[in-house]
Amino acid sequence: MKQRDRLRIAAQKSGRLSEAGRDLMARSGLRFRESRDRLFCYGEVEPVDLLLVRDDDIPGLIAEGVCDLGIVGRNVLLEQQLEYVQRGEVAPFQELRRLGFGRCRLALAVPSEFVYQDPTSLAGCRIATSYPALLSDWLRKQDVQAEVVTLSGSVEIAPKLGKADLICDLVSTGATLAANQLREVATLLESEAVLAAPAELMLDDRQTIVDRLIKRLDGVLQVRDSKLIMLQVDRSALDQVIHLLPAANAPTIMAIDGSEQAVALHALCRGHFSWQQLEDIQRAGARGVMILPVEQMLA
Ligand SMILES: Nc1ncnc2c1ncn2[C@@H]1O[C@H](COP(=O)(O)OP(=O)(O)OP(=O)(O)O)[C@@H](O)[C@H]1O
Ligand SMILES: O=P(O)(O)OC[C@H]1O[C@H](OP(=O)(O)OP(=O)(O)O)[C@H](O)[C@@H]1O
Ligand SMILES: [Mg+2]
Repeated sequence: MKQRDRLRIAAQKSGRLSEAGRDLMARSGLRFRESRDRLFCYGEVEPVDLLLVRDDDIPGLIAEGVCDLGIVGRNVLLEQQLEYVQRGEVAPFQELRRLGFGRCRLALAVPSEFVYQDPTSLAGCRIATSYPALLSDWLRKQDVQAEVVTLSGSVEIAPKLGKADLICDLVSTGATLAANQLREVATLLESEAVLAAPAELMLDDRQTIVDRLIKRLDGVLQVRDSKLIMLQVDRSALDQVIHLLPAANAPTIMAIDGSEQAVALHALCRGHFSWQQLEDIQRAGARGVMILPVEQMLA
């Protein structure tokens, strides 16, 4: 692989993963000199540049060594990984981190008149999809013989056009399926945006940059759903209040000047606090309860 001293990240130019991907990179301290219609954005703070491309091209760019990291849907990454596997090769890229946005699922959906009981109901059927490798792999594992009809888009319309008996496509809200009178019957894959990287370590300075970026990214991902709770409570009620904190890391308990029985508590909690939870915490004896967003964190 060519030696380079700057890292290149590939991200979707415009689409469902663009905005959240940009936000994640900004939170990880990356700034780019960019213009929306340009493909290459120069990194201003770190030696990290950005390539804006079609999402389908991202695994290939990593495979060719043109890019060192990519933000792409697991559905796209796995589909292209399976293409290698089905040729008897090992994919030169891998999923490094799940990123928690772009959540959707790859699912089978049938027209209302289709009688589906289990995967064997699909024997001999034609299934339209943009994910032929993922679908064939699933069918093989279910030991079902069916015909895979590959379409690059508008898959939901295929049954109406007589091109297929059912479909296998991405679903999020289910609105597109409902609009096409299709019923979801099986999930093949739960997907979200992921950070993709080469399967092998890089042999130059880029690996050091990747390692540093991953640490930052982990910090961002960790605090994204976290809140800091601060409160005061008498020692006698402390255990009960701690018990009510949602997924708290070991809380910090501090003495309060001039008070024998009251202590201050700080704790990092995962997830969202409902009003009900806060009222329960107050009822258990907590005073001056404050919930603060967490901006950054280094473990
Ligand atoms: N309805 C959805 N809800 C949430 N995430 C989705 C949905 N549909 C797709 N995704 C995720 O977002 C990714 C990008 O979807 P998008 O529709 O922007 O791709 P595209 O049309 O192939 O774009 P490109 O022009 O880059 O090829 C998908 O691969 C998938 O991981
Ligand atoms: O369950 P839903 O929330 O309705 O989402 C599912 C739809 O979203 C995606 O298409 P998209 O809207 O990106 O259009 P495209 O496939 O034409 O790009 C996907 O291919 C489905 O058609
Ligand atoms: Mg695409």
